[in-house]
Amino acid sequence: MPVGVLGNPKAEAVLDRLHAEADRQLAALWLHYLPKLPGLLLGGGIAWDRANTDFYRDKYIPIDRDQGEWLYLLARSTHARTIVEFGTSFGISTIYLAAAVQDNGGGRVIGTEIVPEKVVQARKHIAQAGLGSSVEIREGDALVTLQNLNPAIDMVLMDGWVHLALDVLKLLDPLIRKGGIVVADNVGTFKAALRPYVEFLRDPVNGYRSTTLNLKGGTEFSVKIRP
Ligand SMILES: C[S@@+](CC[C@H](N)C(=O)[O-])C[C@H]1O[C@@H](n2cnc3c(N)ncnc32)[C@H](O)[C@@H]1O
Repeated sequence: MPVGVLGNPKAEAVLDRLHAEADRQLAALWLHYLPKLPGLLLGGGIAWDRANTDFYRDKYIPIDRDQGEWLYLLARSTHARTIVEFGTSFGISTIYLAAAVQDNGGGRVIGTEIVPEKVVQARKHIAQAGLGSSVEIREGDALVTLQNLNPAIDMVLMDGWVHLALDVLKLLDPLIRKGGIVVADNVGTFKAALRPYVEFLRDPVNGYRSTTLNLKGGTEFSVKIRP
């Protein structure tokens, strides 16, 4: 009998439901992005527009299933026990990461989300997946909520508003262990807004090696190579 990548039917059932709910929002997202499509097709990506924040308040905008399964396997292969997530939304990515932490023998995913209603829903979904004891969701602005973390961070998922990615990385950088991993979603879609983030990771003085993977059109995968 085949099993899912997570080998966790309870978590996978919740993920199936949440991904389906997210998929139902795709038409609204496409309509929203339609005027920005020429920039995307010309390779420049979609410009980040802070005024859009209200539109996204009830939107899942999650990582894709293949990204989630890859993140789960990545966390398993590196025995990640401490994972930090910028941008929890309704908890989809958190569930993939927490399943890995639990299967690695225990630890913690520290997620952060600025929209209070999303925090309530994310906690509910994570509990339904049976992963509540491996997750702490911090409500508020990541630049504040992620200030008092302890080293060493094994893995980071950057999936909050893109114009903050570099600031969040600089906040977490001193706590990320040598060999630690940083993954950022959307570097293809929001190319210009994430350029400073990618440039920071590609500059050898900052101590990372980094490449863009063709997952969801551009997922930045970075490894810290110095303590
Ligand atoms: C793309 S969604 C995250 C999707 C989630 N990682 C998943 O795969 O299900 C980005 C989320 O980041 C949150 N966010 C944006 N700015 C934030 C900030 N400064 N601090 C914390 N969360 C923030 C948004 O409210 C939104 O829910």
